[in-house]
Amino acid sequence: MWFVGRAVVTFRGGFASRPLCELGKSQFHSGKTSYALNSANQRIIKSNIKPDLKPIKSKTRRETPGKSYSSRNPHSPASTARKGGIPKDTNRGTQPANDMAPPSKKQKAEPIRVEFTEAKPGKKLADLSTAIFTKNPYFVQSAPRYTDFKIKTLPEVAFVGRSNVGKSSVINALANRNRLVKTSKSPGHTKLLNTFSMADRLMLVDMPGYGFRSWDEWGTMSMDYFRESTRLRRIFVLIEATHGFKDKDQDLMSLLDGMGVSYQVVLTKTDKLSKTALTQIRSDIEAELSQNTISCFPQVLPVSASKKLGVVELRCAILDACRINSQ
Ligand SMILES: Nc1nc2c(ncn2[C@@H]2O[C@H](COP(=O)(O)OP(=O)(O)OP(=O)(O)O)[C@@H](O)[C@H]2O)c(=O)[nH]1
Ligand SMILES: [Mg+2]
Repeated sequence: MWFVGRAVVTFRGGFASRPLCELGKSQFHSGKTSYALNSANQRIIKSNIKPDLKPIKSKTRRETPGKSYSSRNPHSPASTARKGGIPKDTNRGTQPANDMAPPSKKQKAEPIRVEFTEAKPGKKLADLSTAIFTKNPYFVQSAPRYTDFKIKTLPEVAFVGRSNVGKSSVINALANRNRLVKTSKSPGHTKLLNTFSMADRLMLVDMPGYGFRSWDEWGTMSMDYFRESTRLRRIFVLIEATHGFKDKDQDLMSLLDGMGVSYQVVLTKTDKLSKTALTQIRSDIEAELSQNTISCFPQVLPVSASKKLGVVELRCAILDACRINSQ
C-alpha cells in the first residue's frame, strides 16, 4: 500500500507487497515522505499519436478502496454534483473493494472514459478574467518552499512542466505584461517558487522546470506543496505542443493521480503548429488522457504566449479553479 496524505492507494500486480526501495526508477524523498512510481507495472498502449509524441504509458486501472477523493478532484462525485452532472462512476473510490459485487465480463471490458470538452467561456466571465488578471498583477516573492509564502489568504494555482516549456511566458501572457516574469531561452531559468498576485484575488505560482535540475531536487521542492497545501486549487501541467508528453510529464501525472490532486494540461507554443496539426495532436492527447489519468481536468487548453492565443480561456479556467465568478 502507498500512503499518500489521507489517501490509501493499493496497486494491483504485486506492487503492494514490494518494499519502497525496490520500486521503479521514479522515486524521491521529501522530508519524511517517500514518493515512488510503479513504472515497472506500466505498459505502453498502442495509439495513433504522431511519431514525435510519446503516448502516455497506460497505468493499470487502480481500485481505490477507501480512497478519499480530494475535493479538488474534478471527477469526484462531489465535484461532479457541484457542476450539476451525475457522476458516471460513483462507486469509484467510495466503497471498499470487498463490498463490491464482482464486475461482469461486460463491465470489465469497458474502459473508464472522460469526455473532454471545448473551453468556451461566456463574455461576462471573459471580461471578469481580463479585469482580474490585467488590472494589478504584481510579483510577491521567490520562495524555496510553499510554507515560506508571505500571502496565505488567496487561492493559488501552480504552473509546472519541463524546463523551457513556457511557464513564465504563459504567466506574462495571462497578466498581459512583457516582463512581469523573467523568461529565458536557456532552460532552468526559474529556480524557486515565484508567486504573483492577480489583483489580490488569486496567486499564480511559477515553478522551476523539471528535466534541468534533478528529479529528486525538483520533487523535494514541489511534492509537499502539491500534497499538503490547502490553498492550491489546481495544477496546470504545461506540455510543449510540438514535443508532446515526455517521461517526466507522465511520472508527474501519475503522482498527481495517486494523490488525487486536480490538474489540467495546457499545450504551449501552439503557434509553432498548423491549425490542422494542432487539432490532431490535441485530440490524440485528449484520448490518451481520458483513458489513462484519474485527476486530470477534462479540458486541454492550447495556448500561445507569443501570439496571445488561448489566453482568455486559460484565465477563465483559473477563475473556475479558484471559484471566482464575480467582481
Ligand atoms: N514560439 C513560441 N515561443 C515561446 C512561447 N512561449 C515561450 N516561448 C519561448 O520559450 C523559451 C522559454 O520560455 P520560458 O517562459 O522562460 O520557459 P519556462 O518554462 O519558464 O523555463 P524555465 O524557467 O527554464 O523552466 C523562451 O525563449 C520563450 O521566448 C510561445 O508561445 N511561442
Ligand atoms: Mg521560467
